[in-house]
Parts: sequence; C-alpha cells; structure tokens
Amino acid sequence: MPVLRALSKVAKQALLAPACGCQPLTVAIRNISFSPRQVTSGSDASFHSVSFSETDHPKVLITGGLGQLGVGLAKLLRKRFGKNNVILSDIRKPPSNVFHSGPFIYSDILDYKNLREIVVNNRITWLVHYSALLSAVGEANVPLARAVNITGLHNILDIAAEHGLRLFVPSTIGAFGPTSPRNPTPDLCVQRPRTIYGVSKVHAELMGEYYHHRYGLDFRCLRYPGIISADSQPGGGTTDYAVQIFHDAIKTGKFECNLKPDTRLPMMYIDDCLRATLEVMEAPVETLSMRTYNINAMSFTPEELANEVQKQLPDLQVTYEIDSVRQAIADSWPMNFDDSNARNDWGWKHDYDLPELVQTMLNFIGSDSRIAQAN
Ligand SMILES: NC(=O)c1ccc[n+]([C@@H]2O[C@H](COP(=O)([O-])OP(=O)(O)OC[C@H]3O[C@@H](n4cnc5c(N)ncnc54)[C@H](O)[C@@H]3O)[C@@H](O)[C@H]2O)c1
Ligand SMILES: C[C@@H](O)[C@H](N)C(=O)O
Repeated sequence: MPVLRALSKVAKQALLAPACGCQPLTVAIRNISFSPRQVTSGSDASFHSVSFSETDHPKVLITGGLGQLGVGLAKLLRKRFGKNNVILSDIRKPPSNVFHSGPFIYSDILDYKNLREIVVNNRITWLVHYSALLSAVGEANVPLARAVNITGLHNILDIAAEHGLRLFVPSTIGAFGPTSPRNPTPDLCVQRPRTIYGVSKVHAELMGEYYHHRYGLDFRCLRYPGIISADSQPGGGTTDYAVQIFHDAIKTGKFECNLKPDTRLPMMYIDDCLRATLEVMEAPVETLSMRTYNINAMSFTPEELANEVQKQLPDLQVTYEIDSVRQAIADSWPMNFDDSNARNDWGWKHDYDLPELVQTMLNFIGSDSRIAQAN
C-alpha cells in the first residue's frame, strides 16, 4: 500500500476514536510495513500512562537485566514495589544469588512474540529497557550492535505502545559527538555521534519521542554519564576504566589506564543513577517538559580520579597504555553535562561527588576482598 494512502487510512481511523480519550482504541496497522505492529491511537500522552491504577504498584519488566545496572535497579524497585512485581530478564544465565532474589525470565529482545507473551502473561505496566551493546563492544561488532540496539528497540517500542506501558530507555553521553558543544553539553544541541552505539541511542531518543507525540506512548529517557559500581562489572564501554581502577588498586596496587590522563568525562555513582531512573519514572506527567533529559553528578579525568584514590592508597601506581578506539570515542564525548532541565523539572539532585564516590568504592571493594581472603 503506498505510504500516503496508508497514512491517511490510519489518520481517518484515529479521527473516529472517541474524543473523551477514556477508551483507548487499538488500531491494527500491522500491514503497513514501516509502521508499528499495533499501536494505541490518540495524541494525549496522559491517558496511555494510566493502564494501571495509580494506587497499584506497577508490574515492571527489566530487559538486559544481568548487565552492570539491571540487578541493582531490580533491587531498588523490589524494595519499593515488592519482590514479585519486578521481573529481571536477559539472554544470559543468571548467577544463583540473582536467580533466588526474585523473578527472572529468559527474554531475547529480538524475539517479538516472546516479548509480547511475557508482557501479556505477567500483566506488565512498566518496561525498563536496558539491553544494549555499549560503545567499545559495539564498534567491535557493528551488525550485532545494530540488531540489538536498533531492531531490538523497535520491538520494545511496539510492545510498549501496543500495551500502554510506561517505557524507560536509557540514553548516554555517547549520544553526542565531536560537533556537539562539549563543555557543557546541553539537552538540545547538535547530535552527530561517530559510534554505532551513539547513533542507535540518538535513534532511540527520536523514536521514543516520536511514539510519544504520535501514539501517546509514555516514553521516558535519561542520558546517563559513565556509571561507576562496585558489585557489578561494566559491559564493554569507554568509561570502564573508572570502575577497573578500584579493583586493581585494591588487588594489585597497580593500574594501567586505557585513556589519556587528561580525558575528562561526566560520571555518576550507580546509586544516583538508579535513583534518578526511579524518580523520572514516578515523576508526574505535568512535570516533564521534555521526554529525554541529561543527568549528571561529576566530571573528572583519569589523573584526577587516580589522585583521589591515592589519597586513600598512596602506593597505587598508575601507568597509561592508550586504547586508540576508546580514546577517539572519549575525545568526541561531552566533558561536562548540563542537567539543569532535570534539576528544574522533576527535582534531580545527585548525592555522590568524587570524594564520596572514591570512599564508597574503596570501602565496598576492600571489604569484599577482605571477606574473600578470610574464606
Ligand atoms: N553502564 C553505563 O555506564 C551506562 C551509561 C550510559 C547508558 N547506559 C545504558 O544503560 C543500559 C544498561 O547498561 P549496562 O551497563 O547494564 O549494560 P551491559 O552491557 O552491562 O548489559 C547489557 C545487557 O544486555 C543483554 N543483552 C544483549 N543482547 C540482548 C538481547 N538480544 N536480548 C536481551 N538482552 C540482551 C546482555 O546480555 C547484557 O546483560 C544500556 O542501554 C546502556 O546503553 C549505561
Ligand atoms: C557512557 C556509557 O554509555 C557507557 N559506559 C560506555 O562507555 O559505552
């Protein structure tokens, strides 16, 4: 069917929808090859966001949940909404502590039918979409990154629109590129990233916002800085050095950094990142003047991080062996992130600056390694 004819048919069906917005009409447009498989029509974002009663707890599905961030998010959400209301999913086998801490399910985001079955059978109302290939591993396998980060996202958007879900998709500092203002980088500016990861994240931001305006999808997106965590490993990004330094400092007293000492990047401790995610998901619709926000906590260079760690561990030796792929990526990313819109609109505020981050990481990893030595 020619594109214009298909569009006008959909528009006519939408016009026939009840004006009150109380009965969202499901328009089946599966046969339009460029369109979502099934979406709810209408342009009022608010009526789609209440597919669960506001007094009920949401039923949450987290995709890609076994990476650096998912397990921590599940823990936070389970504390708030109850263990059985938060389902972790991934294509990997969960470690036994994760498997026994709450519901876990296999889900490949490239399998649309499987995703839909999970959403329907578990009466999911919130979807947190964490599956992705990060910046460095994405450059090493562009076809897979394209499939997971772009095709997978299309499945997620269609499922979320079809079932009236509130959808969170994280974006990243990597959604900016060398032609973006880097110090600071505002929410709205030129975005011409040079990695498949960045390209896929700009695509996710734009598609999510398009679905919000076109179909009323309750899409919410935060651009995370590099996230630093003690009890989960990063999945192959450019900011991974800022996690590894703590492990190496405690285990060997030596750290080889793969970025130049003066490479400045925005960073955040995981607790702040996960709290921001919960806060934006709970933010009343009327506080959100945008659907994609920068969030930030601190910015530092490898040298500044090493100096801060050396205040606690003065014998730490740091050397530099530059990884040219990661360095080129980092040189194209923001140095400082302007998150004033998130602070003004829904009250974002970070808790951890560099000294607290370093103290917390060393305490956590130090106590873990003392326990391991004692066993
Ligand atoms: N960690 C950070 O510093 C950071 C910063 C900015 C944005 N983000 C974003 O946050 C999200 C989570 O990041 P993370 O650090 O936990 O990532 P990660 O790489 O550690 O984990 C990603 C997970 O996705 C899973 N996955 C891969 N292919 C899949 C498929 N076909 N179906 C289902 N799952 C699949 C992997 O098995 C993995 O467990 C990502 O979207 C990432 O882009 C992370
Ligand atoms: C910044 C972020 O998106 C991720 N940690 C990466 O480096 O790829």
